[in-house]
Amino acid sequence: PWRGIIKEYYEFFPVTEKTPIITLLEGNTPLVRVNNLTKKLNMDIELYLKFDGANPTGSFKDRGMTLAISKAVEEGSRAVICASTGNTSASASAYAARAGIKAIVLIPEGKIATGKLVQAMIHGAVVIQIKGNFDQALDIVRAIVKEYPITLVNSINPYRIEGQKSAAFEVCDQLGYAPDYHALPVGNAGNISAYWKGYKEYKEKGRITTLPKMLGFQAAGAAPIVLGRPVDKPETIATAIRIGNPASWKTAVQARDESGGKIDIVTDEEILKAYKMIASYEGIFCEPASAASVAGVIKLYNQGYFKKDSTVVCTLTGNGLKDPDTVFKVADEPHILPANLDNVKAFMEKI
Ligand SMILES: Cc1ncc(COP(=O)(O)O)c(/C=C/C(=O)C(=O)O)c1O
Repeated sequence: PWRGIIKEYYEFFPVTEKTPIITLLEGNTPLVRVNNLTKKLNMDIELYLKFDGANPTGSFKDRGMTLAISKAVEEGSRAVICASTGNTSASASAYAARAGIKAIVLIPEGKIATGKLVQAMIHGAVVIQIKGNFDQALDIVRAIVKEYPITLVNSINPYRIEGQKSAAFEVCDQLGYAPDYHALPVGNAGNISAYWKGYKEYKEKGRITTLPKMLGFQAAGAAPIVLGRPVDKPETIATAIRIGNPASWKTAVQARDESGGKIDIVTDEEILKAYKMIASYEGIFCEPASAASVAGVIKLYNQGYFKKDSTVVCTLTGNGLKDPDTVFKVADEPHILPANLDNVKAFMEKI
């Protein structure tokens, strides 16, 4: 049975027998072949979805958190802290609870999906809502860890990137080879950096013989890397990537350039369209930010970017259940009918 990513990819991680393994058996998430969406859109590529919303706390953050929290405990830490748009704080809260240490999370007031907020609350974290955005919260957390003996677990913490590499390993193990392209949303830019590191390490070890081109996608209203400058007031319905000054900017640009890939933008409209199609055509419910990967691939496909029959993997970074409110903005309302057979039959006739 699956033992969690540290045990499964032990040789790739900075751990020793002295490292306690704090795990919720994260990883081993589905890599699902897209059938209907590519047919409906006449896309002649082999498209796969890496559904990382199937992780224990519902996002890819668990991959980095298992290692960051394990290493924090090894170093004798009694408390961890992070700024978050929601998934990092949800994951840090769960893994800290698992480890029996304290979590303090700073999240942007009013701009966090409900599911993510309740996770931090129920796991017993100290939840602080900052009257500002993620970037301001991250600046505060960076200052705090300079003065207090608390471990920072944002993706500035190298162990987060190390753990997140595991997704690239899994994609290669599941496909049997590396894809031609790997697409994913870009917010604080840790994940695109981690995937590229993972693919390169897998190639170094001879597990794969080719490397994918990395394709990162930012929301049009929160696209500092694409614009080439920080965005002061980032805005997007995809609140997970509502970030104006990514902490891993440099390594994300390195991943783009070394791989010969791209970092591009997608509008909220393109994101929501993809968000609905992934759920209604393929049966996978991801959160809005995650759909930026598929929205970006559709955009590039329509620009003739992909060679015919290319293998393209899109990471769906978070579970749609995190952000139920957004569904009401995009899906048809349920029909309310009296509890009698004739009314329902009459209604069925009209479907
Ligand atoms: C669903 C989802 N999709 C994509 C991203 C972007 O990944 P990065 O580019 O590695 O930041 C995030 C990021 C969330 C946080 O940054 C946080 O939780 O603080 C996310 O939750």
